[in-house]
Amino acid sequence: MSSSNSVDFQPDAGGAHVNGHIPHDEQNTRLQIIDDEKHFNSELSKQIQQWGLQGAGFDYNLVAVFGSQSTGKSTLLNRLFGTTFDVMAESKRQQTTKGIWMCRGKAMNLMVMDVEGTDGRERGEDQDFERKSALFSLASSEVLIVNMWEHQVGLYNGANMGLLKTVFEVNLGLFGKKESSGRTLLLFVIRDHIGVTPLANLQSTLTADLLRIWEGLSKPSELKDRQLSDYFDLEFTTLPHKILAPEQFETEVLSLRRRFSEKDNPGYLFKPDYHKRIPADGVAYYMEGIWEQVQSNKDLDLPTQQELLAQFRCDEISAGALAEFNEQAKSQKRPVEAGQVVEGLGGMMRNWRTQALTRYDRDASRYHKAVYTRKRADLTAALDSTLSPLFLGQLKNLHKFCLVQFKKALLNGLKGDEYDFGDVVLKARAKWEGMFEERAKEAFVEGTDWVWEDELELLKEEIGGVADQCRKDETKKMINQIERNIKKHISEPVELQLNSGAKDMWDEILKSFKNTLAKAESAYLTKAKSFNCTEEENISSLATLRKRAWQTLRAKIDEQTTDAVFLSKLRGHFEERFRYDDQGVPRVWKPDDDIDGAFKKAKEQTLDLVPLYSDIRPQDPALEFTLPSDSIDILSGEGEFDFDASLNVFSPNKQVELSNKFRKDADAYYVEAKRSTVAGIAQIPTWMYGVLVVLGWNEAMMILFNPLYFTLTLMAIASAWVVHQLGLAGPLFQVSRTVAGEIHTQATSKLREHFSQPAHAEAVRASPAPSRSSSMRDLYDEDENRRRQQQEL
Ligand SMILES: Nc1nc2c(ncn2[C@@H]2O[C@H](COP(=O)(O)OP(=O)(O)OP(=O)(O)O)[C@@H](O)[C@H]2O)c(=O)[nH]1
Repeated sequence: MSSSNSVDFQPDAGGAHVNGHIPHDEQNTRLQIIDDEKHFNSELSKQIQQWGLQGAGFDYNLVAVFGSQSTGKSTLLNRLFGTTFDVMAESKRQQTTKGIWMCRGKAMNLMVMDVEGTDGRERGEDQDFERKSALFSLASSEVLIVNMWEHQVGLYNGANMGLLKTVFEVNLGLFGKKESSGRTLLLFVIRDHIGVTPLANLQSTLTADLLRIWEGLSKPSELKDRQLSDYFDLEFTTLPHKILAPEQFETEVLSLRRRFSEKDNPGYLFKPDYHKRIPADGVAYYMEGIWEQVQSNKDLDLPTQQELLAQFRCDEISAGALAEFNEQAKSQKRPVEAGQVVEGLGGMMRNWRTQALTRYDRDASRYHKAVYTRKRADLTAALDSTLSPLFLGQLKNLHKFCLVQFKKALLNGLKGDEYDFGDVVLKARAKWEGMFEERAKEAFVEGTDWVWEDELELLKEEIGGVADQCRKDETKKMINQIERNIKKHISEPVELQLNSGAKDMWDEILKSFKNTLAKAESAYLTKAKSFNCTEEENISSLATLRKRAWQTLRAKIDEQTTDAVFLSKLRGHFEERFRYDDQGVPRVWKPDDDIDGAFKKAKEQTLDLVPLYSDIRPQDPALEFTLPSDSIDILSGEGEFDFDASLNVFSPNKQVELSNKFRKDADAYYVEAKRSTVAGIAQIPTWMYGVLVVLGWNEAMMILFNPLYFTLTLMAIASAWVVHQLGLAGPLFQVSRTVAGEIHTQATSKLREHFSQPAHAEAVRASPAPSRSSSMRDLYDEDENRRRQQQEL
C-alpha cells in the first residue's frame, strides 16, 4: 500500500505518558473529564470553548470507544480522528488510559471520548467503573466504537459481552420509553483481522451473540416486544494487523475515517438520528449532570436531564443577554430621568431588545423547546420591564415638551394684530399633537403591550385647556379693544349733542351710539368666527360688549354732566339767550329796554333744559336702547346691572340743586345788566360843560392874561410834556414818594425825641387824658417797629 494512503495526521506521541502533559496546540488538547477517582472535571466547559466548539450548536458529533484494556483503542482514535490520546509503549503492557479522556477531532467538529479499558487488572473484580462509564458514554455519544481483537469474537467476557448486556439494560432505562429518539450506533471494530474469517462471518457471530444477550435481558413488561434494532444500529468493520500489515492498516483506517468525516459518503456513520440533541455549549453541563446521576446510582432520566440542562443553560444564556442589555439600557436612563426627550430612543430600545433576544435565540433555541420558550417569555418580560420606565419617561417628557412648545407657538403666533387666532391654534395644535404622536410611535416597541394613545389623549386635553384659556383671554382682549373703539367713536358726537341742548339731542346720541355698537358687534362676530367661539360664548360676549358700550356712553355722559360742566353749559345757553339778540349780536342794555322780561324768558328757557338733560329719553321710541338687567360681564365677572337707573342722569333733588345754582348765576347776570344801564344814566350831560365854561371864564382869562401865571402854566405844561416824552413819569412818582416818606420819618423822629425828654414824659404821665397818652404810646411803638424793620433790612 502506498504511503499516500496513510492518514494525513499522526498522533503526536507514543512513549511514556501518564496523565499530565498537555500539548500546546489548544485544538488538540486532551482533557481527562473523569479521573480514576471518578471525579468529573469541571474544566470541560472551558476546554470545549478552547477547542472552538462552544458555538457549534448541534453541528458537532460525539464518539466514544469501548473495549478491553490495551486493545489499541487510543491508537485507533488517534489514527482516525487525529486526537492525541496517550498510547501505551510497545515495551510495556500496562494500562495507559485511566478514567475517561476527551479530545477534539482534528479538522472535525468532533468530541472523542477515550474510555478506560475494561477487564483491567488494575481494577480487578471491581466492575463498577466499567458500568458507569458505559452508561455515561451511552447517554452522551452518537457512536460507540466497540474495539476487540478478532480472536475475541465468540468469547463472552473477552468480547465485552457482559458489558454489552449492561449497556443494553441501561439503554432500556434511558431511552426505552421513547419511540423514536435515543438510537445509538454500535460500531464493532475487529482488530488484527487476518482475513481468514471473512467479516460477514464475524458479523453474524457477533450479531447472534448480541441478539442472544438481548433476548436474555429482563425487560420491563411494557417493553417486552422491543427489538435490539429499535434502539441500536449495528455496524461491523475490520482492521488489518497494525504491525504485520501496516500499510493495509493505514488504508483501512483512512477509509474508516472517511465514513466519519464525509457526510456524502454512503457509509457515513454520524446519522442525525444518533445525535443526543445537546447543544455544544451545554455538553459540559449535561455530562456533569449525567455523571452525578450515574455516580449516585440514581435513575438516569435523560429527558429530565435534558430539561434540567435546558433550564440551566437557558437561564445562563438569558442572564448573559440581559446583562449586556442592561448595560445598554443604562446609558439612556439618566437623560430620560432628567426630563430629556431622547432622540431615537425607540430605535435604540428595539435594537437592544432584538439583540438580546437574538442572542438568546441563537444559543438557547437548541435546548428543550418548552424550557426555551418559557425562559424566552421570562427574558422578554424582563427586557420589557426594563424598557418600560424608559418608554413611560420618554412619553412624559414628550408630553411636557410638546405642551411647552405649543404654548410657545401660541405666544409667537399671537404677536401683533394681524393674526387669525383659530388658524394659529389649529396649526400649533396639529404640529405639536402630531409631533407627540410621531415621537410616541417611534418610542413604541413592537411586541409589547405598551400604550401611548392615553398619553396623547391627556396631552390633547391639556392643549385644549390651554387653547381654551387663550381663546377666552383673546376674546376679552378683543372686547376691550372694541370698547376702546366705541369710546373713541362716541366721544365727539356725545360732546357735540350735549353742548347743543337740542330737543333731539338724545336721539342723535343714541343713533350714533347704536351705529357704533352695530359696527362693533359685527367686528366681534367676524373675529369670533376665527376664534371658534361657541354660540353660547358669542351670546355672553355680545352681552358684555353691549353692557360695556353702554357703560362707556354713560361715563362720557357723566363726564359731560358734572356740576361744573353742566352749570357752565346752562350759563352758555342762558347767555346765548339773554346777552345776544335774535341775530346773535351782543346786547347793550338801555334804560328803556325790557331787561326783566328778557331775563325771565332766557332763565325759563334755560331751566327747561334741566329736565331734558336729566333722562336719556329719545323722542323717537325706535331709538330707545335697552339692556337686560341680569347681563353678566364676562370680563369683570360683575352681574346685576340696573339699566333703568342708568337712564337717569340727574335725580329730582339734583335737578332742584342745579336749578338753584343756575338761578344764582343768572341773577348775577341780571344785576350786571342792570348796573350797565345805571352807569349809562350817571353820565354828565353836555350842557354841564357849557355851564363850566361860563362860570370858569374869569379865572381862565386871569391866568391867560397874567404873565406870571401864564409863564408858570406854560412851564408846567412844557415840563409835563418833557417828562412824558422821556418816560420819566414813573421814576418821578417814585422819587416824590420816597421824599414824602423820608419827610414823614424825619418828622416822626423829631416828635419822638421831643416827647422822650423827662419833663415831657412826666408831664405826659401826669396828664389826665389817658386816651391821648395811649395814642402817643401807640405812635411810639409803631415807629419803633418800623425802625427795627429798616435796620434788619
Ligand atoms: N497487534 C496490534 N497492536 C496494536 C494495534 N494497535 C495498537 N497496538 C499496540 O497495542 C498497544 C496498546 O495500545 P493502546 O492504543 O495504548 O491501547 P489501549 O486500548 O488504548 O490501552 P489502554 O488505554 O491502556 O486500555 C500499543 O503498544 C500499540 O502499539 C493493532 O492494531 N494491532
